[in-house]
Amino acid sequence: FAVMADAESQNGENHLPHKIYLDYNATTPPATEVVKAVEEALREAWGNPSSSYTAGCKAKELIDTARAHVAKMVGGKPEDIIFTSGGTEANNMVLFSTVENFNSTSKERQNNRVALALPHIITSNVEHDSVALPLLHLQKTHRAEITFVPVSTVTGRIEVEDIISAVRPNTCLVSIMLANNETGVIMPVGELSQCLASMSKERSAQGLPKILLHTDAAQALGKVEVDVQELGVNYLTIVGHKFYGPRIGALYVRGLGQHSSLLPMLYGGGQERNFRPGTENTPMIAGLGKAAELVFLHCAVYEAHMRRIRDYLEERLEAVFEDRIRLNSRFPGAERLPNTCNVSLLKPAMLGHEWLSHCQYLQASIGAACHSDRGDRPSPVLLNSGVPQEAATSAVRLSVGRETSQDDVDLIVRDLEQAAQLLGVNK
Ligand SMILES: Cc1ncc(COP(=O)(O)O)c(C=O)c1O
Ligand SMILES: O=C(O)CC[SeH]
Repeated sequence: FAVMADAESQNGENHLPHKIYLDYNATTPPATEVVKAVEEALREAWGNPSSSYTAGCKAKELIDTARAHVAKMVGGKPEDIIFTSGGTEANNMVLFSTVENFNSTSKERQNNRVALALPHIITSNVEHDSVALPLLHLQKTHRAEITFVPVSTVTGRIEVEDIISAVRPNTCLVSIMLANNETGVIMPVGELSQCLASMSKERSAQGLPKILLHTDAAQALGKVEVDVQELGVNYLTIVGHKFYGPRIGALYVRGLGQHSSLLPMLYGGGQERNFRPGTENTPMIAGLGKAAELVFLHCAVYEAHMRRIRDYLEERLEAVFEDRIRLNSRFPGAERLPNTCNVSLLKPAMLGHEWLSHCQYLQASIGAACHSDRGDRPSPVLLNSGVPQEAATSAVRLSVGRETSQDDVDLIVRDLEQAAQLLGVNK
């Protein structure tokens, strides 16, 4: 336990154990450069970006620069980027806009004698709540038909053929996350967009609606390369606080307003070309732009480092716990994020939060932060992904970051071992 003693001494006088944060899928700290960009914008670009004098022009200039960086990060055009308050707003915007647009174009379809009552949206059964819950609401209020397609319980991945089998005449949107926040599994969004594109000509000839594609890229950005041209999506959700940026988001819309429709959820002063009005949050937008610039410049380095550290973590867990653990993120045939490790201690079996609560240094989670009030109930995302009930009940999610080190891993593996021993004795 020399590693742990050293950790305590590192804190000098107070001898309180320093903490090791391994919950980067929940949120990330703002990068130093991001903090600097936000501070500068607060000080020097406080003007209203719509004002024509210097203070306003400075703010507008920062916003335009940030928009260009965000666009570059995802391989899109600046004019296809809309800033939002975060990922939840961006996801809701796509879903509610789709339903409203379907209804506003229903007259055209009736002229073509194709009367389709309600819009149909297809998604998976492992989406983040900011996609799943709006869709459940639209279903419950009879404003849309929703199909929640189960992911494969072997690969943890959505299978393209299962999405295509769910298509109906009134299908107008498919929303599939790019990577899952709990398992780290990467979804075949690019393959899916190719299949949907191959259906569009025939559907158009029948007077049926185009099927647009949305992906929630919150967990993928900053960890793996994200390119909207390769993905072929119409909409892509961007969440700043997942890639060392501020708590603000953005929505990529291919051919905004022309190729891909977008109707506003808010009405007001005309900002963001009326798609998302409200005086712009210049400092946060400047911070988001800086975070996006860092991802564009360094994502490959971030990915390689996180993969090396996560693989070392899993190697150490297996070496120390041997057959007492189950690594839940290893799905055969599925690609996964480089930073995510989901692990269960099965011998002795114990609840994930119990294991964590007996750790001195480790700060992690048993699943999505927004589900932290679920108590002892296993994650539905893990269960839906095919993780056995006992493993899902005792699961801990460890997600490494850009600066997580091998020393951090050595310390937290020791920490997890001593927690398991403590619990094993107390059992
Ligand atoms: C996959 C995913 N989508 C959407 C969100 C929501 O983003 P925000 O917290 O900015 O609303 C999060 C994280 O919170 C997330 O992990
Ligand atoms: O913790 C996560 O998975 C994202 C926030 Se709900």
